[in-house]
Amino acid sequence: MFAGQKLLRQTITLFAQVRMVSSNSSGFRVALLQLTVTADKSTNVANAIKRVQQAKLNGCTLAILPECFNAPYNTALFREYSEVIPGGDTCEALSQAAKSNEMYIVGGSIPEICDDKVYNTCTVWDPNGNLIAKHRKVHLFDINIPGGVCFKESDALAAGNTLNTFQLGKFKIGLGICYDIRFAEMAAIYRKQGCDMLIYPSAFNMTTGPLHWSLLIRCRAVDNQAFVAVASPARVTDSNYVAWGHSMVVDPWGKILEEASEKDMDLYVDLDFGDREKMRQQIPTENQRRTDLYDTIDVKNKV
Ligand SMILES: NC(=O)CC(=O)C(=O)O
Repeated sequence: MFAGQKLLRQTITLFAQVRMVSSNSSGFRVALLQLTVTADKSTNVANAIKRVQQAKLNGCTLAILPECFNAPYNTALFREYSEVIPGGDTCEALSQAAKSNEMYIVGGSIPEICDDKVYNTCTVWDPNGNLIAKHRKVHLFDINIPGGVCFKESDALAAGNTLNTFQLGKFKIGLGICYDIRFAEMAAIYRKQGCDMLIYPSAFNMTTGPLHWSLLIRCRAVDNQAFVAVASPARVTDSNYVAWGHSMVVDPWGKILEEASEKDMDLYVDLDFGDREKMRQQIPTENQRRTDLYDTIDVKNKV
């Protein structure tokens, strides 16, 4: 075979693979990987890659990892565990895993170092192993409950300054990280930008988890008539920051499609976006805003 023919065949094969996972149908299967995060970065990354492979074997197109999946969620340790994006070891492993499994990966979040500042950053990889989106946590998580959870991300991290989306086939997906979910305006902007789904790698705790976790996830789904997927680390009771677990996928009606327990486990969930369109027609809130009575978000200035 001539070199030119070989190249053409490789290009066609590659195109077919990407089309297959991008899918033209009304949905895809998503995996939420609720991993146990340890103090050992290479163990965490190796575990994540193994779980991505399992998700592939279970027919998933997209795998979502939790917030801070490669390092303990600890303000004192972010800088020590940080790496450059792209190019660091974690990104290399995620890129390879996306390529070898021909999957999209929302790489939870990792501590990122850039110009001596540290960010809490989510990366998104396409089935060719390309970095197609990057979201730096926009709202930093500060909580001070006397005698309870005290955590101040704003002392250790710099905040991101952009909202970020990516395209999975014909579906548009908006990105946030954990605390970002509390800010309804951000999700509303994504809705106005045409997002069908919102994804938040997260790590709520034993105070906010029981009261706010499913409430916020379901609210963002109903407010925006969009699917919402939120992946948490598994609960480790003797760690510095005890994660709530309960990774979850909610549909545009606010119905919980699947919810994990607090344990180390994965969810595989089929999403049918045809239902989202039906719901948007049945309850047309988007066209019924009373802009004569209240201000709405000026999306043009925020994109
Ligand atoms: N981890 C977070 O950013 C947020 C959180 O735990 C909460 O809002 O509760």
